[in-house]
Amino acid sequence: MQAVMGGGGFRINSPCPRSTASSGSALGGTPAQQEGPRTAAPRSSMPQYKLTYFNLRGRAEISRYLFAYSGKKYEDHRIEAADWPKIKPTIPFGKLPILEVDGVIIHQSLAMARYLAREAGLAGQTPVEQALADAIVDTIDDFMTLFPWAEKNQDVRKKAFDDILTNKAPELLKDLDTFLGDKKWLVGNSVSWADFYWDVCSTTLLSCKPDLADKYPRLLALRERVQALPAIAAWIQKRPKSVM
Ligand SMILES: N[C@@H](CCC(=O)N[C@@H](CS)C(=O)NCC(=O)O)C(=O)O
Repeated sequence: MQAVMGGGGFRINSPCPRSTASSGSALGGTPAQQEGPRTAAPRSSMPQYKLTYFNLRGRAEISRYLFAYSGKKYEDHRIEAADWPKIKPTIPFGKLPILEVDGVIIHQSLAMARYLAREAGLAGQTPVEQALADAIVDTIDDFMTLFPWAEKNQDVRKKAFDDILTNKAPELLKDLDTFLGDKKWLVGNSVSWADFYWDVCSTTLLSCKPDLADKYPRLLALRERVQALPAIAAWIQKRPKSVM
């Protein structure tokens, strides 16, 4: 696999990105049966999508939620950690996830997800809602970035995780709960990618500290609403099991 720069950005110079032959599985999303996509591209113009990440939920899961919700087919390409050193030099900017759209490579998980959210009508219904959804996603992401995910020393890692979950998480949760208030969704009157991001990230946080959000039933209920969307429920049911 080799990346080359073209007029439309980086492309992976590899066997056809439309091919599904890879170590990953070709997973098509399930069309949402409820609160379905608000903008649907005609089938004939549907781009070919390939999402590459490790075999984790991690930073790719928000995009997988958006694919599931929109019902768009994509290749969910999961690489083995052992293969990463040889793949890394072929990836523009050397990090995963990346999303290929008809061979054009988009890097940065939130840029990818924002693009998919726009396509699915989940980026916010007005420019102000879009800014608010972005702001919530960035706020949650700022918090997730505090954790030393790559720390190899388990004692150091555990100490840092405990400290963040005990001392820093309450402030975030309080602020998110205030922002949500008694609304059904975080932004506007309909589900957005901000709700998805809360669900994705809080799933990881709760696996580290199950009682983390016990004081915030409204935030927990929001998770339940996201997970009850039929396409998301179906994805959660069928996705590969992983710790993070
Ligand atoms: N801000 C970037 C962070 C990308 C990132 O740090 N990816 C990690 C995995 S979550 C990675 O590729 N690590 C391997 C490496 O840096 O060699 C994003 O959101 O995509």
